[in-house]
Amino acid sequence: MGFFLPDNSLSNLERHGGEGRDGEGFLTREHSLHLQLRSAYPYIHKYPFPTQLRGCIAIMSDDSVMNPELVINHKFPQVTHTYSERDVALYALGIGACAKDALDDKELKYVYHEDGQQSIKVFPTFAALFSIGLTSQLSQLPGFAFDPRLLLHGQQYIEIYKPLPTNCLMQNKSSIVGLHDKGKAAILEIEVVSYEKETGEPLCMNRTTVYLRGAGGFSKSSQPYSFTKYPRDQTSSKTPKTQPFVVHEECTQPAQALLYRLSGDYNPLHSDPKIAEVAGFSRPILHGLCTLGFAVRAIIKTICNGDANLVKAISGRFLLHVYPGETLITEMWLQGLRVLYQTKVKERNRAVLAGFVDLNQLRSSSL
Ligand SMILES: CCCCCCC[C@@H](O)CC(=O)SCCNC(=O)CCNC(=O)[C@H](O)C(C)(C)COP(=O)(O)OP(=O)(O)OC[C@H]1O[C@@H](n2cnc3c(N)ncnc32)[C@H](O)[C@@H]1OP(=O)(O)O
Repeated sequence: MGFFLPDNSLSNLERHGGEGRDGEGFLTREHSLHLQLRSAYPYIHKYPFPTQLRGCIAIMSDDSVMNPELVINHKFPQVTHTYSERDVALYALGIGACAKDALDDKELKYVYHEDGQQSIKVFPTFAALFSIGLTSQLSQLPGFAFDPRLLLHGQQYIEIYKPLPTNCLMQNKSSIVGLHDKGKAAILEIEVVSYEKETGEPLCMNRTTVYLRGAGGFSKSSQPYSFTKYPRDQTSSKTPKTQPFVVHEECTQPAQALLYRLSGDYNPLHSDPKIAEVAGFSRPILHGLCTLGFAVRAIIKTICNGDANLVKAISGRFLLHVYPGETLITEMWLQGLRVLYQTKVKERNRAVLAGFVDLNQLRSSSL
């Protein structure tokens, strides 16, 4: 299992000659992980070894190597989750709602209820937060070895079964639905189905894919381990080569990640310059789900005429990191009731996110 060592641990290891039970040194293993990462990810030019690892090193010892069967058979306990109107409004601000125009008539309803409206509306991407609580459980998953600093969000798939209420007490059922050995990385897929606690009615489902750099190589390279409950291409889409139907451009704020984290994802990768550097970035990066929120908000604003209830399912693959303060350009294509989209960072002209949003119906007023 990957874990954080206390400050004095490195000297303890040195006292033991850095030896693991199989005769291979702990430090040698860490060193080889370091070399592996450097060759797979050249941008991790500053991955520190070994002195800067004091206080936050992930060690793979014999009793903590990846055991895929243990991982996929793990049963998460059911948990309750509650949120209020305040969480909903804070989330909307975190994904940039009303940032350009505080009185935006398509967005104000997601942060404030105007006269005659009983409660504020909820963006469908808010549902993704219901899976974030599992992050802390990942490091306790039996048989699961990874360095939390090298974790990246790979993909997110969300299905909405009914409009999300403004306040809710819900029950979350979580399970592991995929584990893949990609050599230089491991990919883990987790599904969370959320039910309204009082009625038992299903509200939404999240499938979260995490990409764990340096955690692969746990199976024979001739036959890499791969387990999935669903066909892999179910959530994938190809970005068309044709001219987009709509293009939406919007700046993120330099403090975007600091604001977004208050919605519940406190991963220091998004706020701590030292952790960001260890992870291979020049500074803290934006949460993938914040970028997804910006992209889906652009679709709701332009194609759904501001009506979030039209959204049925959302899929996104994170292709590259985004730095807070960068400008996001979201290109959209309509294919029946499916909106294909791609988000690029203007300053670097690189695609950072791609996927689709499925709608219940189209609003002629916005087309
Ligand atoms: C439980 C709740 C947990 C929630 C945790 C969320 C915590 C958050 O705080 C964390 C974050 O928000 S991190 C920020 C958002 N994410 C990112 O910035 C990642 C951007 N993507 C990348 O850098 C690369 O695509 C990268 C590095 C991901 C992959 O690049 P490469 O290593 O170059 O991959 P490549 O060689 O092209 O492909 C190897 C195999 O992996 C598959 N793959 C690639 N990108 C993937 C992705 N994004 N998601 C899923 N799978 C992916 C490829 O298909 C390939 O597999 P195969 O060989 O079978 O085709």
